[in-house]
Amino acid sequence: MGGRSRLVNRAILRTLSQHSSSSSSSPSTLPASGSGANAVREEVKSLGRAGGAILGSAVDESGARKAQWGAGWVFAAAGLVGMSGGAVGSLHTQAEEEPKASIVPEVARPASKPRVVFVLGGPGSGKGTQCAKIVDSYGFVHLSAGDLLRAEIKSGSPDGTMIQNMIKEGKIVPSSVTINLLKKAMAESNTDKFLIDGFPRNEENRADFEKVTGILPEFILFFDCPETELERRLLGRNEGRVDDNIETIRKRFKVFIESSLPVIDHYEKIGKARKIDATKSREEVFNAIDPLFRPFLETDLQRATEVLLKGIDSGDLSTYERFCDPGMTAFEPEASGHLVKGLDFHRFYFNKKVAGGNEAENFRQSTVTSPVVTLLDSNVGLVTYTRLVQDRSSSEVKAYNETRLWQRKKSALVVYKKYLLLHCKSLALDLGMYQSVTMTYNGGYSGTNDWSTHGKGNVQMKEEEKRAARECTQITRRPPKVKSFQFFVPTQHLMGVGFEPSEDSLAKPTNMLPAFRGLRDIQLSHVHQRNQNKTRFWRTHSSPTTCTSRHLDRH
Ligand SMILES: Nc1ncnc2c1ncn2[C@@H]1O[C@H](COP(=O)(O)OP(=O)(O)OP(=O)(O)O)[C@@H](O)[C@H]1O
Ligand SMILES: O=c1ccn([C@@H]2O[C@H](COP(=O)(O)O)[C@@H](O)[C@H]2O)c(=O)[nH]1
Repeated sequence: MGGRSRLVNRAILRTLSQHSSSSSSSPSTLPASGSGANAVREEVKSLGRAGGAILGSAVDESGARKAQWGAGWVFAAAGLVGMSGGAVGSLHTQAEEEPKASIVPEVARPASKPRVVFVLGGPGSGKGTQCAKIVDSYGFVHLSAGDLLRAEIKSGSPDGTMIQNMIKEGKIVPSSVTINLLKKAMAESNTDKFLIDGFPRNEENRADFEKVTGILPEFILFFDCPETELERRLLGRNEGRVDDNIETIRKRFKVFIESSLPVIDHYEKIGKARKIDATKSREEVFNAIDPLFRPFLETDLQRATEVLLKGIDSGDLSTYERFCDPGMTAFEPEASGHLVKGLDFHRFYFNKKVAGGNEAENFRQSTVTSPVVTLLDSNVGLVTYTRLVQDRSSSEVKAYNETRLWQRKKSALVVYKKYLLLHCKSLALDLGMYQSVTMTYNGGYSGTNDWSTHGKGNVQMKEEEKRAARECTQITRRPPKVKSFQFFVPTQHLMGVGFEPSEDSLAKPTNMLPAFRGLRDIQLSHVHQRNQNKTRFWRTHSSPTTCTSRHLDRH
């Protein structure tokens, strides 16, 4: 890897370790117990590590929050509907450079087991180069075993001379030394997502790491590249490394073939190796890697949503404010379908403690069911789910369909939220219902499946439609040039983003699709809905300023 980015990486690690202890301000409001709010803050902290990509600041001893890293995914809270004023800009904009320290949650140790990806390949195959890109896009912490060893030499450690000699000879340093360095770096870091680059280099490394840490990698990346190309790259690297000379390079190749390839074979056998053609350009290599990391992001977004809900349940306004953009827009059931902008409306509920109520009376608990995460592009993710809310003060369980749109920014979290109260007490979601949605970026929509022509009147769902409904969201079509794609969304999820199939919404132009209205470049062109008993078709058109729906047919 380029020495410069490695230095940056080490600087980040140092910063993280300096700020790993945190303190929190007291919750501003208490609809629930104070202990609940404390529990949320603990989870926010743990998310900071568990989803370190998402939460990007630390709180120092004095309680002053510090903006901290330049790397990784951090999501911005921004009201997309209110975005026309330019608060957020296009979905495709890059993340902001500077975090807004005031709204970023603190970070601390994670509750969850680290998720590790080993990055392997011959010397010079581009491991470090790609790790820097993955860090940028997915918020992993990059730990290069070679860098850690070189830093150990510089630190004047008693092992320094031994390590120096091994590196000069292209030999593999004893496992105990490297594993200790890795463990220390992981413990000092503020995330649970690690790219471990250039390790394990032999079977002993692999077995000992598993034994000592109990960690198995999620998968390994194997950068496949012929020696001629590796040699060309290493001789042109110019980073002043003692081992970038032809003699040591050849020794390293030999060690790689004899000792490291068997490790890759091992992971291949257990289905964990992801082979990448490393001869391609840097961009092409990254494009091949990119999809492998998206699931991490989906997990992080789901976790972030869950922590946010805990914050809401326990009345932890400070957590809520850190996650939400001050200009956030929402459709709240309490606002009778009207759009509310900003946080004031929401703050009110944090103060709504039951008068004289005890802890039990103020306790609420949310359970997220059927979560679906859809990454609209590398900066925007949609989390849809049904939220079951239990309240000790009544026997009712309420069900809400919620959608939260998260945008990647370097300040904080949630962009947009919308939910619709479905039922009280008994929950009767019809999972057989589904909708086909075409989203079009930058206008330019052209043709898609039109359920009103081939599905009309037919109450039997095709097998593939049922599967699409079950799997919730499937992107089925994404032409390479027209930025338009179609996906199926079960009604329950689409309702969450503003589609309300009520009589009212049929009768007049409605605010049906406000979620998309604010997305400057997205128009929702068609919405069709059908279930097994009734078939309903609506054609819906939204533009940045208008939104109408027309009932086409109904059985
Ligand atoms: N896809 C690529 N095409 C051409 N050159 C590349 C590519 N990827 C990386 N390089 C260049 O090749 C050299 C080696 O890359 P890099 O340092 O990332 O490899 P590495 O696998 O981390 O090496 P090592 O194992 O020795 O640390 C660097 O000068 C880098 O800029
Ligand atoms: O796990 C490891 C990683 C590295 N080494 C030694 O360091 C050099 C350089 O490693 P790079 O990954 O190319 O930076 C390598 O040739 C080994 O001598 C190691 O022993 N164990």
